[in-house]
Amino acid sequence: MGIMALFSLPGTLTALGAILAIPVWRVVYNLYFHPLSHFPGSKLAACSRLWLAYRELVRGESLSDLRVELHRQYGEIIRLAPNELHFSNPAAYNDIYNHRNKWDKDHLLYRAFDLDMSTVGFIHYSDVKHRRDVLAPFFSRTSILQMQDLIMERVNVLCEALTHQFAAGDTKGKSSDLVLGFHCFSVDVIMAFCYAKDWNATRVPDFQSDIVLASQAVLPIITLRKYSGTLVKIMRRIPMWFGQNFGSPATRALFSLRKTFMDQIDEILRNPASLENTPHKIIYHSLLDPDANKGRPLPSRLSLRHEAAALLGAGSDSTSIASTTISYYVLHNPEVQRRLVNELRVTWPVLEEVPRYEVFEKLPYLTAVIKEGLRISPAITALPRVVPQEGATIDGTFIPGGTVVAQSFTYVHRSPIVYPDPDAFIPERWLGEDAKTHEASLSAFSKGPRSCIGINLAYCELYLVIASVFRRFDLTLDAERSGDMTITEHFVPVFKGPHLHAYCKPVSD
Ligand code: HEM
Repeated sequence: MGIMALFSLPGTLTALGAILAIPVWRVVYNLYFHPLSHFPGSKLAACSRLWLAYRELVRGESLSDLRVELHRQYGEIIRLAPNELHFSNPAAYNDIYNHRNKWDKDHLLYRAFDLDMSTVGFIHYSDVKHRRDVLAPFFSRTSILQMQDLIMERVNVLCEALTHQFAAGDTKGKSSDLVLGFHCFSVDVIMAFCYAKDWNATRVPDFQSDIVLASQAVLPIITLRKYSGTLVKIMRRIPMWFGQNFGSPATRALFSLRKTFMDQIDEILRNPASLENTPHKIIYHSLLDPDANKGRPLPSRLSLRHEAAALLGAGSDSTSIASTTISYYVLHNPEVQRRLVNELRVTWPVLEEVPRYEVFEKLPYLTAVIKEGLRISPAITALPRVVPQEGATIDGTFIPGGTVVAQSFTYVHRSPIVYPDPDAFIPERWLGEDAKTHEASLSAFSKGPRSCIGINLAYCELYLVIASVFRRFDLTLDAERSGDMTITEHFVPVFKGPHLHAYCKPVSD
């Protein structure tokens, strides 16, 4: 007897109708009855998030390019998904990201990291406020100034590696992959600064560090997980032994990193006195300090693991992208490079006598180069926030409560109204009369209560590494091995073409 004989035709049709009715009603509701139904945008985008998933995952489009295309087609406020709006007028930025708005992060994006109990992953301001307060002294300017030698040691290792790589070539020298070099450097800094671990990614030949390659390889999976909470849950259940033994090289690297974090956390939880043996304060001194936690329960083992992974992720990709971008534009603008090197040589005349960070940060041209680099850097994705129940006015338009809203800082940084000639790399704009206004609009670290907690560390790294690389080496672009700065977006920007390569010839004086 065939299986169909078990079912009557009317019964089957009724069942099918019932199954289809819910999604069909959902689409009709989204198109005609949803509070956002009058906002412009693609009708398919309004129907379901599946359309966005199709564009990103199947067609492989970068969300940042797609947003630009949709704004061109539909105007300054677009409906990007049934419940999500995106804004292109730079005036909208301060309406969304400011200190008054304690708005939730959108869980559909942030769940993709599976780090729900970390500073990056907490959805509600009330949860993150406490964690940020606990970590604030650790990332304060005072703490960074005290720890700058530790960062400088990692700069020195990077410079040694660049020297060796150059020496490995023929008369012209061998060029170095600066994308990987800066990424290895920033991983080494976070591992040392936050966990007192000598990770030595920078010492791996040609910067082929497994953890750096893995963290770049894993980014498309974040994009995939944005669209499937189930996938996040399934991946969470992969046992450590399985990932470490049977995964791809990238998976294995990420699982061993997780094990490194877990082993350290377990050791500290088992024996809190072991914290007295670290060479300097690490994040667990703050996270497990009852006074800093002001009587609230201390973070759980899982929360500590989430925080460890979140800080490494947040603190390494971003800084290396900024360092790469700055170097790219300096190498493509010989006059900028000349002015920068001249300023560095005057302040740092004897190579062995390296100035302190406090000296570098006062250098006007170096500062202008770094600020201009942060301005022109490709952005982390448009950071989605949820409008509170009472609704809000953004860019002069009332937005109903519960709507997910976002704007990429690129729309501020590349606006000709805010920064004239925005696509050109012009450090001089930070030295003129408009410097203060430019400063107020600089949003690379985001604004408001969820802005970057690592800003002091980031600036210290950028000043030390850019000053050192451009002072200690005569840098020239390896045009044959380098691409341009086009990116695809996987939460953070990922450079699409060949990596930036430069010949780093050591200078003798
Ligand atoms: C040039 C370097 C950096 C840039 C451009 C940058 C940028 C940003 C941006 C735009 C955000 C907001 C993200 C969001 O809303 O989801 C953010 C958040 C964050 N950043 Fe950074 N960052 C940099 C370096 C660092 C460093 C070195 C650390 C230290 C570990 C760090 C730790 C964090 C953390 C923990 C958050 C989450 C804050 C929260 O959600 O409350 N960042 N960063």
